[in-house]
Amino acid sequence: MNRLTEVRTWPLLAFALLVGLQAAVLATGFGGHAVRGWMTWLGIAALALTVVLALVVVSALARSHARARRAQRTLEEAIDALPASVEIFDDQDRLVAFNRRLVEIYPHMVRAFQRKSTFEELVAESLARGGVPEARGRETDWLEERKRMRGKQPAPLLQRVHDDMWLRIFESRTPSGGIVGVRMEVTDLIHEQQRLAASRAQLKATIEAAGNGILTLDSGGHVLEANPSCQQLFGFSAAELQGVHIGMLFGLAGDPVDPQTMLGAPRELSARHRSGDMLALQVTVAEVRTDTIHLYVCIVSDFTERKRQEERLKRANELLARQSTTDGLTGVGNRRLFDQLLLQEWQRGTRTGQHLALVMVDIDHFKQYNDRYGHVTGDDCLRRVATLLRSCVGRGGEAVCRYGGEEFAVVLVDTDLAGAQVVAQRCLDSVRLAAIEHEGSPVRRSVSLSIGVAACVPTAGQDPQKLIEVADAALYQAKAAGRARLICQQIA
Ligand SMILES: Nc1nc2c(ncn2[C@@H]2O[C@H](COP(=O)(O)OP(=O)(O)OP(=O)(O)O)[C@@H](O)[C@H]2O)c(=O)[nH]1
Repeated sequence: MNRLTEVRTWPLLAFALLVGLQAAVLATGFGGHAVRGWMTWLGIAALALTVVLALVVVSALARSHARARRAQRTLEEAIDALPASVEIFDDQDRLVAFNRRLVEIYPHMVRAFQRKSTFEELVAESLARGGVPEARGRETDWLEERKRMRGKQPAPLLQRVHDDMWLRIFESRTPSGGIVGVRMEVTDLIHEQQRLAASRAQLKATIEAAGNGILTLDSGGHVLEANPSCQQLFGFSAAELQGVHIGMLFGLAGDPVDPQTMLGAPRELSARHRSGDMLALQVTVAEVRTDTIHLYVCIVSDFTERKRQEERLKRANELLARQSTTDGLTGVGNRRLFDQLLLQEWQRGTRTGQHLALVMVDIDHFKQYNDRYGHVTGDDCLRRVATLLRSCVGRGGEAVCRYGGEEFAVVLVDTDLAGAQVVAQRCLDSVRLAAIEHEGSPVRRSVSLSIGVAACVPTAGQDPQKLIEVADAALYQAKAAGRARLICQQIA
């Protein structure tokens, strides 16, 4: 800190000596010889006393001034040690004191500081050296504006100097009309703010460009912000979405939607577009919690189209699977389904110990039928018989399959021979009652069936083929016995 004043003690000492001397002269100038003698001694004593007193006073003053100088030096050192610069201008706006930090900030200005230049002179010199980047190219206007606002700024000034140093400048008026300025370097803070602003801008750009919808929710689940993808997804503008509770967007199932309970793994939720169209969405919620902030970020992926395609594909696959196991002419199961069904139920029977029965059905004299009515009517007859058989078999008739030509097979699960016989008889009766004309049949004038029935409890060592063989043999016997009948055969 540069010195403001210097205490001088020699005038006091001179004054004391003069007073003593005058007293002596006065004492010798008045009175008689004797008096003069006494007065001379008295004057000399007074002078001595004055000198002693003066010395005491001067010494006390010197000590006091020494203390004051020490205090001032301590103060100056403390101000010099401050991390901020301090500058003191008098009422003429001349720089009368400053600390070391000011010189460190403006090393090239040290001579101007020592000259006790005015604020205007100092700023003009700094501008001339290009020390204030924001003023470059408009130095005069900038200086005028700076002078106009000198000491009147409602808030501290933020100023960039030397291209990469940022200062926060505080200016206050003193009661005597001067100005005290304090400059704090805030370069690190500004750089941090700039980094923060850059990363915020980057995040904002990412969110805005994201293909997924991104919603920011407050701690209560109300929308704070929605990105453009969200607007496209729901058909509502960001302003319309603002403040809306998340439950209004996703709560279609009627369940209360709370972001806290949605944290973690993605969830599949339904929603409705503004147009009323249903949306299939995958929603992931993450929580942001600091000392002062509590919000949720909600990422929404639209898989409505994918789900539609999946459903179309599923239906197509189901159709394909049905077609691959369905007889194209009659609509009942085909031979492949029969083989699968028999094996599957056989294996299940080996585990459960339940009976499994097989009913083999053959239309009598179907060759004659074709010969008489033609193949198209023959096909029609096959369809009618298949429909009648299905109606006779419980459980939706899924177990009726076309075994080949005019032959059908019915797999009856958990059914013993007696139960299978009931079903077989129902088939015979059903076709008889349908009275499908068959003029060429030697049996009767309508279509009839021959049926062979076999049943057993499947065992692991046996082959389901055995059941087919026995049922087929029974069918053969029924044919041999005159047709239009059923024969049952239990397998041991
Ligand atoms: N219309 C039509 N006829 C078929 C079809 N599949 C097989 N057939 C006919 O069914 C007839 C079966 O004749 P056969 O095996 O001799 O038996 P059947 O005449 O019924 O005599 P039995 O079985 O001994 O009573 C053949 O004439 C085949 O052409 C079909 O899909 N449509």
